[in-house]
Amino acid sequence: MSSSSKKTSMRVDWRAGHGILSGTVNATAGTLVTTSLAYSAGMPAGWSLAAGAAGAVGTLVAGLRKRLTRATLGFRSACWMAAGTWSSWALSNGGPTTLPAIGTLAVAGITAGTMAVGFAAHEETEQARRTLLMSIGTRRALAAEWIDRIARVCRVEGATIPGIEHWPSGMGYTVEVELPEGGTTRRAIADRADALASDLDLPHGCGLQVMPGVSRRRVLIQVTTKSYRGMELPFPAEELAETVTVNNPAPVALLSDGGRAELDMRQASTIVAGPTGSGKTNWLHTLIARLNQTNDTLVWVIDLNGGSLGLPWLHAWREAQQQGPDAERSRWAGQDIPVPGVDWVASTPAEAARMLKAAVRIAKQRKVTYQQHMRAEDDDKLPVSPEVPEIVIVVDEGAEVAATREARQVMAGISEVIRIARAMAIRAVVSVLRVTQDVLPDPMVRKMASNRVCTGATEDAELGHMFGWRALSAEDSFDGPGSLLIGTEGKQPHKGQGWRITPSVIEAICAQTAHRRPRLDTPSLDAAGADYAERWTLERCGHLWGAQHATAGAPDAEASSSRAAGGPRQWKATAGWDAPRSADHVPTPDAAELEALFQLPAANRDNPPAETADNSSGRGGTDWSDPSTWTAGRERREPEQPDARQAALMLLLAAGREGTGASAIARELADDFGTTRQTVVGWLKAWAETGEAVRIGSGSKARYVHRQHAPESPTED
Ligand SMILES: Nc1ncnc2c1ncn2[C@@H]1O[C@H](COP(=O)(O)OP(=O)(O)OP(=O)(O)O)[C@@H](O)[C@H]1O
Repeated sequence: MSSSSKKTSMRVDWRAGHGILSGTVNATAGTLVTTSLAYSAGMPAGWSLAAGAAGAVGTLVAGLRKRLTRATLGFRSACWMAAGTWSSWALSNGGPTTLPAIGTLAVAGITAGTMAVGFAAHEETEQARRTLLMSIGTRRALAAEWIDRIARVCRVEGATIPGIEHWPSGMGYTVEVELPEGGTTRRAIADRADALASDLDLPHGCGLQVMPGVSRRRVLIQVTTKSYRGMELPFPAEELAETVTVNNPAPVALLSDGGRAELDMRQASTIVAGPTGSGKTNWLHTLIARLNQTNDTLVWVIDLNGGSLGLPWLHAWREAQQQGPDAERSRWAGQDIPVPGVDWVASTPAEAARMLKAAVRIAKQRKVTYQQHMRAEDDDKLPVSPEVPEIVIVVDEGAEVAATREARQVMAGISEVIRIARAMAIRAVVSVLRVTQDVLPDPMVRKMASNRVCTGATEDAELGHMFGWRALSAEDSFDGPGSLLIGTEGKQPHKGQGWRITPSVIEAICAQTAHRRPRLDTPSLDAAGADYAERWTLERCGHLWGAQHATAGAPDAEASSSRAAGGPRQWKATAGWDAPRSADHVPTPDAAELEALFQLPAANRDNPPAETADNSSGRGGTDWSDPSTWTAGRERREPEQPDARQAALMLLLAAGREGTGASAIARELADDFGTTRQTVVGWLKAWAETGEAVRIGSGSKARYVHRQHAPESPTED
């Protein structure tokens, strides 16, 4: 134990109160010791009587200040007087240590201790009664004030206040109003909400909301008297230790009354709106964190602003895969983080188009495959589980791309996904700068995206557009970044505050929840095909880390020159959006190339090594198109195996027109050469690139045929 901790443990708190027993023993012992000292010093007996009287007066004064009851005051003063009297008697009758003196003191002490129990109980009851009366009195006064205010401001006479409840958070209170008979409606109060707030003279950032009560004539007025302005509520990452399901609503903000706002991510899509800097992106991160807490949700991100929403969710996973001295510096080096926190990131229009088309294919496939399952479950929506996970596509519009053609294309694509995939466990979360008629105009989509979050608005009309009939003004709703309105379409929204999440917390969450991320179910995998399976290849995602393969579409001269000059990416100028190159023509990068990028020192990342013939030999032995094979413990590289490679080629030839796959070849070679599947995948890809072999089919159905047996024009769907 350190010396400082020793000091701490020996510290005595002299202000500590006494219980009844210790108090009685202390008082009795104190009287005995003081009297003994006075006796040995030859003090006169009158001194003790005076000391007792002084003690009684002191107790009386202190007790009165504490507003103790008369009974307690009387008892405590009597104890002091009794002690003084005994002491004085003992001093004049042979001292305090004679048998009669000690006997009398013991009897007096026991009597006082016994009586103290009764007095303490009486005091407690009396104090509770006083508090209750006081709060009833305060509430009664507050209720009277409100009846008067409603009559003056809303011109509603005869309203009554059945209840007032102060919020445990201390941020305000709720008044329950019963409207008088005669046809007065809630609107009579709700329409005057601004006027009521002004009458109350609430501080800026505070306001009041009028909510429906238990019946037509009951109204709840929620008054916020303190605001969260300037407060930063750290995201409660420790809660993510518990695994949850997307079938239950996710907590997404803290309400002023101390409760939590929840959104049902299973049943509805979500729109989040707010101007730049209002905290949208932060809120989206907290939502992704909550989705990572589940074991039955995959998050796909579309962010045309350089993928900045998705990137923080990839760092921990990527750094856990890296090797070499540069990687060693990462706190995630060598950790077992098998998958990233988001399952697919699209940061270019072409990639977004691929993702959205894959989502539509998955929805159609699921509709066919799981029909029986839905019948068996008697459910008109696909039941979600870790085996058949929900896909949540999060789209961050971002100020930079809001008005571009690409952004509109993405919005149109997302509308289609929302419409087609609604019952097939694919949901969207769309972030927009402001809600106007032209955002998601499709009424069906508006209905499906019924979860609404607003982090800021410049006009009251925007709130009306978001939440329908409104009772809150934009001015009263937001007080700084993180404050938000949350609710569902057409319902009164709640005022709340989002948690603040930081990049380091996001990375820690990725590491904590990576092992509970589900895999896409096989029918969905098949439907998504190579577009999904090859989403982490260099060509497709390398640019997220600064590689020059910036788009999967062909960038035009303007975009290229701007990148070459170090300027921002001009996605607006990206060619090929209308006709994104099909996956068939996207050459799959070899493992060594991607590995080289991941191992590149930060300074060199913008200039990855040029592809060489040697690079394309696939000697890295890792199938980078299949992230499930990216594990932290795969540092050991297999040496070149010319014999094994030759044997694999023979097996490919022997497979004839039927062809074969990496797993089958690896099984054959395992005993003689110890060759792994990943190594064979590398060889097959290299042969496919040189034309030695032809790849047929995609996803789990992909197989390779030697060129001698290849059909005239292979179909690579
Ligand atoms: N819940 C919060 N609590 C406290 N501060 C917050 C919160 N959310 C956001 N902020 C602050 O506001 C800043 C802007 O937040 P954020 O980037 O999420 O806004 P945005 O609306 O997404 O802006 P943009 O459209 O530019 O991306 C953050 O850097 C942070 O300082």
